[in-house]
Amino acid sequence: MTTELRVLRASEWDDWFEAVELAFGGVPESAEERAFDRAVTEPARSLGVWDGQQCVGTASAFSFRLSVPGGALVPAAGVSLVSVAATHRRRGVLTEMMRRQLYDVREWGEPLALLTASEPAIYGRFGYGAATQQLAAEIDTARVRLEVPPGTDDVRLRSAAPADVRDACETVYARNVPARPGMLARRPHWDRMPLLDPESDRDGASPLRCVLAERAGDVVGYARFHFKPEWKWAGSDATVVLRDLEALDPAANAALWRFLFDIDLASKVWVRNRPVDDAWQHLVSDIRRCDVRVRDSLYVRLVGLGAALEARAYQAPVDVVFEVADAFCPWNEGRWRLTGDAKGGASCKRTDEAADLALSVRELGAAYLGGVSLASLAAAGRVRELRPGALAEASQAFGAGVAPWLPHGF
Ligand SMILES: CC(=O)SCCNC(=O)CCNC(=O)[C@H](O)C(C)(C)COP(=O)(O)OP(=O)(O)OC[C@H]1O[C@@H](n2cnc3c(N)ncnc32)[C@H](O)[C@@H]1OP(=O)(O)O
Repeated sequence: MTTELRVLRASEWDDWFEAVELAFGGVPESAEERAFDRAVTEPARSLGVWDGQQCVGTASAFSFRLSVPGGALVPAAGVSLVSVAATHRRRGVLTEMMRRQLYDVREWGEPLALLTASEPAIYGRFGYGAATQQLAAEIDTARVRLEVPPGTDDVRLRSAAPADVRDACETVYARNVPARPGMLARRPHWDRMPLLDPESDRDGASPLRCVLAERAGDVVGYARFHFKPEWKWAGSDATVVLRDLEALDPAANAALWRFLFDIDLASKVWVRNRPVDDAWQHLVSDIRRCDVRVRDSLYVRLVGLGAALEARAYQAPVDVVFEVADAFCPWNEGRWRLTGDAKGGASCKRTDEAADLALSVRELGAAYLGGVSLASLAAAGRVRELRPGALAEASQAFGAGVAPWLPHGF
């Protein structure tokens, strides 16, 4: 097999995107989604593998900025639209693209690469660690009550067409980004994504609806959701399907959840992607009847290890030397001394000093946003403590105080 890997030319986008669709099963995207994907593709940051005229491999890297512990927004390559044609699978095409892409990301000076995986087994070998989780729940609102905090009744709710209030919602979203690691600052075109609403994805539910939370005329939160009717002999058993919700304070948050719980004719709220520490869990009378589940979400890869570790803040003083294995990005291999604390920033430089902790770059990616503790990775045998006390020190420092969370796929 002779194939050529090259940077995507804008004129090749249709063939390239068709290869993506085929690898994902061949069901064409809606016109709305296709137009969005075309708008957000950055050809100069996308790769295609060609076998003659046929595109057999694809990979893209959106230019994102990721919120990290401490609130900094760090340049990151959002790896997506990765595919290899079924006719060319398991011959190393993905591996070739992943290697080239990580070299490119390094050239671009971006310390991080990020992705959400179609299957968790794929990306660990390339140094990506599962750094965030997403919470799903099916809440039995016929039986579960909400206990709301003072001030909730002062919040006014207003229904609006999602497109009409997009800018107000984006303002709320932008204010929340630095407060939660794992969120992405919006880039041009990406504010369209939360409003994508192809009928083919609704499974019988309503078009997207939006409710704003307001106080003294200011928008302090929003929820976007679908209503999925279901009529049974005994009456309605409809579901409210929450798409996204952001609030600037506890009362606004509670007012929005109370609204979702109280919609007439519905007896369930279905939640697919929320932070694992989401506050609604502390408002409900019966968490067991909320059927909470979690799964992996954002995978993080340190591409520029020193710059990545310097970009975040640390919850407690830390001074440790890591012995890092990174077969895929050899420039990260070796010993690094990390010093930092919550206030003064951090330094992460190469060193010859004795190592305190040994691990691979994948574990550093998993721990980077504070959602996975180094101690739990050590318990699994994936981090080795070489100096007594170093593990507890580093594990505490790497915490974030808030669960990292990616609000939407890419
Ligand atoms: C960020 C994103 O875009 S996620 C979307 C990923 N794309 C998809 O899921 C679409 C459907 N699948 C595909 O397109 C392809 O099968 C891919 C991209 C997952 C894999 O491409 P390939 O070219 O077959 O991978 P490649 O041959 O380089 O495999 C490298 C290694 O990963 C392993 N591997 C590849 N895919 C998988 C998988 N789905 N599950 C487990 N292991 C896998 C291979 O076995 C191989 O292991 P080895 O080195 O020990 O032999």
